[in-house]
Amino acid sequence: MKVLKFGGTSVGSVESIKQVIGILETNIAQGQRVAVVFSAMGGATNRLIEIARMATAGNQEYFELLKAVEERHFATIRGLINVKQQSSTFANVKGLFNELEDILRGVSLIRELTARTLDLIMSFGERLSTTIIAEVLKNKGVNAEYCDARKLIRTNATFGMADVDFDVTNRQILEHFAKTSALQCITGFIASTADGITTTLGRGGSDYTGSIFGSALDADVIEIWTDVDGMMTADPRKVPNAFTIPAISYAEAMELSHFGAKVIYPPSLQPAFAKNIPLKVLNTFNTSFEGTLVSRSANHKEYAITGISSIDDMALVNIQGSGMIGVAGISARLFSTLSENNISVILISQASSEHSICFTIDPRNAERAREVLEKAFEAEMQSGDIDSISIEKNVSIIAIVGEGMRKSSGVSGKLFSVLGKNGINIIATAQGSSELNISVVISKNDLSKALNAIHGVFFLSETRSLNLFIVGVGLIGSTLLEQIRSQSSFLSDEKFLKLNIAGLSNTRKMLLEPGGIPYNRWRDELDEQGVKTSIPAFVQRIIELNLPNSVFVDCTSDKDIVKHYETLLDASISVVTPNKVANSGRYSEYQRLQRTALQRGVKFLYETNVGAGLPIINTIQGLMASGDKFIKIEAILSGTLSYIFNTFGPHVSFANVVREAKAMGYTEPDPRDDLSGTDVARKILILAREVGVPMEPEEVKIAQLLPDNCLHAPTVENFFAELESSNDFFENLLQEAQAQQGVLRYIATLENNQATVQLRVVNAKHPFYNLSGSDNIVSFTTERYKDRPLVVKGPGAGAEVTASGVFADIMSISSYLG
Ligand SMILES: NC(=O)c1ccc[n+]([C@@H]2O[C@H](COP(=O)([O-])OP(=O)(O)OC[C@H]3O[C@@H](n4cnc5c(N)ncnc54)[C@H](O)[C@@H]3O)[C@@H](O)[C@H]2O)c1
Ligand SMILES: N[C@@H](CCO)C(=O)O
Ligand code: NA
Repeated sequence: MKVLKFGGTSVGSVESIKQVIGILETNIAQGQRVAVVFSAMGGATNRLIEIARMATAGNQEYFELLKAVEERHFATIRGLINVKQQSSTFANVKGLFNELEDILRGVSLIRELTARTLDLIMSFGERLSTTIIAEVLKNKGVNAEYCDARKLIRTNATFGMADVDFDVTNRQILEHFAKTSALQCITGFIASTADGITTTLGRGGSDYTGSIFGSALDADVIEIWTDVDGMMTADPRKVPNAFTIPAISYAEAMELSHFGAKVIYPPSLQPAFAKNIPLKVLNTFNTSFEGTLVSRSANHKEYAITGISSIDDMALVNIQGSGMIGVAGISARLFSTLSENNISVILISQASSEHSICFTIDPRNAERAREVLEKAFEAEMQSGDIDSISIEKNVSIIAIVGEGMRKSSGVSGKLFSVLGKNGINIIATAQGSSELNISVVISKNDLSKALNAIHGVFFLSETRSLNLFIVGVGLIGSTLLEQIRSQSSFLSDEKFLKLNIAGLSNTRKMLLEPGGIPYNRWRDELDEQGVKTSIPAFVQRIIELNLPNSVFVDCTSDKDIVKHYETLLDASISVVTPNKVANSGRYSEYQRLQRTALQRGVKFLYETNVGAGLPIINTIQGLMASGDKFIKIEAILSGTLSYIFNTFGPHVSFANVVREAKAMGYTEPDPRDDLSGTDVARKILILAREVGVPMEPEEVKIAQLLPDNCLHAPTVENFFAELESSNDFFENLLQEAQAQQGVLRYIATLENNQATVQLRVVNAKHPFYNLSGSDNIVSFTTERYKDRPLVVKGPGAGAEVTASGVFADIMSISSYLG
């Protein structure tokens, strides 16, 4: 025996009822004995309640609405039963509507709607849908029978949510089924008292009906047919990556359902659970899908948790005071006061200091809760033992649920850490000793971000997203986008990571697209859909979007953009940048950014500030963290100047070599920054700060390489003209070097807290002699690397190596986020 239950959407239209009939016919064809429970047509119960309320209020328009409900049912009959055989069904259904009309007329006359009458009115929903479907089945030659559950399910007289008397009910069901072999079409949701008064089983009660029949009949399985693909790991409307849970235990299903996963009505699991009858949640509109199996064992071993659920709107009440410490009975009084006032408490948390107790309730009860508590604790509040009762609205609860938590450590650590890394403040938390559920209370504003971030870390085989906001799509920015594009399938296949381009901006236009700007048409998309660039507005929007795992990537050399880093970091958004401006301004600014990132638990990464993709900053940070001390840094830090001195010779003009360096993508957006030594000075300054010297920019001593006329050229064009006219000057430098059998090297040094940058001639014995192309070289002398320095050498400028350094920083944020 199998008991099937079809929900409101499944019986909500002619088309969906055809699906239902198909499912039933398949079962019958397989020789399966089945009983089937139906809900009212989707939306009908709410409509009936509305009509009843209107009638009670004397609003005669209820009649129109009633006629519309009637017409909907008639249309269903016309759509499903052929004309010749419709009349008896019409007669039955019309009879039910006449009865309902009489009741409503009575209600509108006496202007009173009792819970008992409302139950009777609501019962028509299931009686109507079930009558029609039973007739449709008979019409198709199925030996089917309408079964009014009011004759079989016995309850007490708690209208609206009656308690089932299982002894009587089970007996009546068994007796009934012994008498008949016809397919029983059972009305869900409704029952009756010993006196035959109609009752209902509470919202979602049709599931309960299914479970009651299934357990009475010792069914092999109870199938709950609904309009979604089973129970999902999270609400798919909030978490697009949610997926169906193939198997779940009764206890887990219960926990998830309590917390808003509306797929199964929690009490309905109880009878099935008691008899260990498996329950299957299936989709009427996707019959081939496996759905979710609810049984005693959750053989869903892949993940540490089974699902995540949430309640969007909660109010958090906090009651605190020093007089509460060690005083027995405060919480007893607190919760009995709430219970006497019918205020249901969802989550409770008390710190072991006993200084405060907080709990969450429905926000609609918040003010009433305050009133009754202030009254109950009036004396304590007057004496100062309790200081205050505060209520915080706009909070949400998220619960992670799973039997797997019992066996694995680190689940709560993972939960708290992902929330922390996304800058989500946990206001309160609770874990039951069953270890089946860990709940956190957070601000409602963070709900979607939190759900997605939590889902991402716990369900690892699913693709996680890093949301990138990239400003500046010049050489480095566009190369980065290309590298991301060409690596995207590897990242999603092997690392389950999607780098989502959630925002882009150039100097003209900006575009925010939380769903992701396509990699291969970002240029067109930015051009066509972008709006006029405003960096403050861009930053503001990023913060408002509040997406999980957000990273701001600045690929400009702009001075104004860096002013927003602190705001971004403060909003728990990581920053990655090759732009050196932020780190080479005032020391206090550099320090503030470092501190903010640390406080907010996000990353501020700028490996490409020095030596492009070469691991220079990371090397220093590693040595510093492990306690090494820096004695001296000597370095060639300009890819541009390195290229120039490696290429300049008797047969090429100096200006042309600079032009080549620019064309190769080595120079700064303004090449004067390279030639004037500014770029190198910024880099040695940054290195000084990284090794712990609080240096200011003006303290770096720069020995000028350029003659004055070049140095003071007002425009880039003008600059090249001056370089042309100064060719002899550079020729002379070269000849002097050659006379000493050396080469020209622009060397930065940091020693004894002093930074200098100067042009030097080095001979073949010097480690900096053999360089080619845009090579940088950095030699670190430290306490541990004293006799022979640690040397990092390689191309230190250019689009590919710089973009890949930025990319590596982005990837390290992704691993940090887990
Ligand atoms: N080229 C290299 O080898 C290299 C190496 C390391 C670091 N960097 C750094 O990378 C950054 C970018 O260098 P690049 O070579 O790509 O320069 P680029 O001139 O090609 O690109 C910079 C882009 O930023 C845009 N931009 C400037 N201000 C902007 C604003 N306010 N809003 C939006 N867009 C803006 C510009 O229009 C330009 O397209 C610089 O800070 C540079 O110092 C470059
Ligand atoms: N313009 C810089 C780019 C790398 O920071 C250089 O030439 O070294
Ligand atoms: Na680097």
